[in-house]
Amino acid sequence: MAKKKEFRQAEVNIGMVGHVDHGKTTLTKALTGIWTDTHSEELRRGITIKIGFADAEIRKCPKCGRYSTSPICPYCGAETEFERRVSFIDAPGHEALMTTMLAGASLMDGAVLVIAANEGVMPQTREHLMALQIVGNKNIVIALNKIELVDREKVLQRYNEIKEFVKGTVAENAPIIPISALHGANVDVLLAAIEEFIPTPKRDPNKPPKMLVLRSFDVNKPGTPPEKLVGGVIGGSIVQGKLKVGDEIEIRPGVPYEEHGRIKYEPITTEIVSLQAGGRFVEEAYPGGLVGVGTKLDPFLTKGDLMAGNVVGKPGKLPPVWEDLTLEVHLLERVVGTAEELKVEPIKRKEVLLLNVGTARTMGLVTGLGKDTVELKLQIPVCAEVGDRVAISRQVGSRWRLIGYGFIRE
Ligand SMILES: Nc1nc2c(ncn2[C@@H]2O[C@H](COP(=O)(O)OP(=O)(O)OP(=O)(O)O)[C@@H](O)[C@H]2O)c(=O)[nH]1
Repeated sequence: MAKKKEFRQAEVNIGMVGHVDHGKTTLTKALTGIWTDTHSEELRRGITIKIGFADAEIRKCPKCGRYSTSPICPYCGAETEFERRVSFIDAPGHEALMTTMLAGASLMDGAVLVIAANEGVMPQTREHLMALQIVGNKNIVIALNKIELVDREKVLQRYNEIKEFVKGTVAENAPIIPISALHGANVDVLLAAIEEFIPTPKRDPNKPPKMLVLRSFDVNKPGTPPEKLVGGVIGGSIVQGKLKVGDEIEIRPGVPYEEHGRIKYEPITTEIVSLQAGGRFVEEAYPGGLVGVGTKLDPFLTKGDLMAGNVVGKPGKLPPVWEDLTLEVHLLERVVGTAEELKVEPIKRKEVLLLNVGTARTMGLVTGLGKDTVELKLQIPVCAEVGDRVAISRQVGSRWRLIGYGFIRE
């Protein structure tokens, strides 16, 4: 009789980041068998527009020692052994989708920086590496993709260019693995590097639960699966603690309402009716991968990603909600992501900046400036801890560009 497979939730989130078209989605498919860009618009345009999750088991062959995500070793045919279950987060590479990438980056425990060998280091390669640095991500593996398009000398040249590019950054010691995602070449070596350089973070199981919301939807909309997730559904990644069916949860900053012509936000509490992790219904969910939470909320509140950027946790145990922020600011020397790297001018009073805090994004009007600090009035309040990192972007030409980061001050 066939053994019933035990379900395991992914335990670590590994980002796929890098310049547009360098092969993030193709590599995710090569590793997991899953195409993450199944949204109709993306298929039409051929670019990733939303964050996609694809889970897989990393397995090792006891006979030949090579890694794969298959129960049977593709190299020698032996039965492979389970190492761990991981969730790949495919981030968009297009420069216009940088804030989406930043929301995804806040959920990544580590990342594969994909660089196509025919193009080399491009503006969004820089921007994504900077984004990883800004959100505090230090576990990086570099995949030098599309190597079959270039000759051996070019691969060596790219290797040296990348070594130069990562000098002094968080990726300084990242391994550089030449691969072809399209032909599945060397993906076993890439998996071995992921196992070595992107560990599962140590988590304190006694911490209260905290989930960052990336999307939300209305299950009553035709075609929105699955039927068992009832009511308003919110999706995101748990960053600490665990959630259980039946738990009472609080969602902050909550839902907008109007008072004396001003938009205010009200935290809401509800109950978890169903939970999905890794595409399965579960009773409990933990950090790692995309978690879907079916709640008793009116689906009107959750439709069309209305809840994205919120934080979910135990009532009374969530971080504070900020309408005004004081940030200890660190500006970059140069604007990254543009073709020519412009100098970052100091922040000015009354300018409007785009802020990413976890999966939340908001605009902040600069109301005060200190020596290394800036005070901002937020358009949408954010739920965050003192000390949390905030990515700061400024409008340069027609695009928002990363100009630095800050830490939330008391
Ligand atoms: N020759 C070759 N082409 C590849 C390889 N990997 C990906 N491609 C092609 O490169 C193009 C872009 O690949 P994607 O995987 O969509 O790139 P992406 O980085 O996910 O793009 P965005 O998510 O939109 O930023 C597609 O036409 C792929 O078939 C490779 O190893 N070799």
